[in-house]
Amino acid sequence: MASPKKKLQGLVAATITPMTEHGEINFSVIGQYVDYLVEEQGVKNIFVNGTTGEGLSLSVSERRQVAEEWVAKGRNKLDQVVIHVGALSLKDSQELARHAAEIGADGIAVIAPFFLKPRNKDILINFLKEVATAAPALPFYYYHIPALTGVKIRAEELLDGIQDKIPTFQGLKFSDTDLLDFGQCVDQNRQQQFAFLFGVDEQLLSALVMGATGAVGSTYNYMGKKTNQMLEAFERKDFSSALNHQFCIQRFINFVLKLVSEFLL
Ligand SMILES: CC(=O)N[C@H](C=O)[C@@H](O)[C@H](O)[C@H](O)CO
Ligand SMILES: CC(=O)C(=O)O
Repeated sequence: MASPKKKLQGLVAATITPMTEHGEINFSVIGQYVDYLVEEQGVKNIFVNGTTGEGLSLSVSERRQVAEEWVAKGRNKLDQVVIHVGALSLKDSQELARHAAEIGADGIAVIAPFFLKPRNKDILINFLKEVATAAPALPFYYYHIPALTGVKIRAEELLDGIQDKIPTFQGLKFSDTDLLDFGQCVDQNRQQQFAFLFGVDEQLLSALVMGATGAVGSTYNYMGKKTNQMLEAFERKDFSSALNHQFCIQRFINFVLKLVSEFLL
């Protein structure tokens, strides 16, 4: 695995947690899953136990085992393995952060506590800091996903002076459509080497324009190759090809979202 000091960039697949039909974690397919991402999708970074991986629906023990398996199977194949360690219990979160460090993960990410919610920036920062301190050698990412946590504190506000409180802060995973907030995060932190990772796959091209340095998402599990083509087109300033790739990705995600909404209604 790459040195944890290396900046996290490009695509990061938010891994699905494989389950057996009996609701147990199916560890046996994780090795193949890594090979598939690297060889078929050209994706060499993963984000484990997040929204897609249903980390918040797993027990702490399951989360530890899942993290261990991804790190073990990703060794010498993946560039970076980031473990989401957010939890309602600070102690659980700290335990998972310590564990991520012990097993040799490359970073940790944390969402805002979402039941009894932090009322303001300082309360949220203090929580994040307590978790980050449990893994003082690991890069720390804040996972901003207000639609699911209900915590609407703007990322721009949170980032203001964050390294004074959390020295290991390395970046933001931004899963929201507010490009004013995202753009201001980038604009106001130009001096820092933060990773600005966008998390709304259907709108990634707009976020690239705003300065995103990478992306974390569920669709990079199976549309990593396609999205990489969009990133390459953007990189060579071929915006019309980049837009065609984004539209193609949008048509697929739109189709899926409509399917899902039929199930939910
Ligand atoms: C809420 C959620 O799961 N968001 C994912 C990550 O942030 C995205 O990758 C979406 O799955 C994707 O953008 C499709 O809407
Ligand atoms: C998309 C993402 O980052 C997650 O599933 O947590």
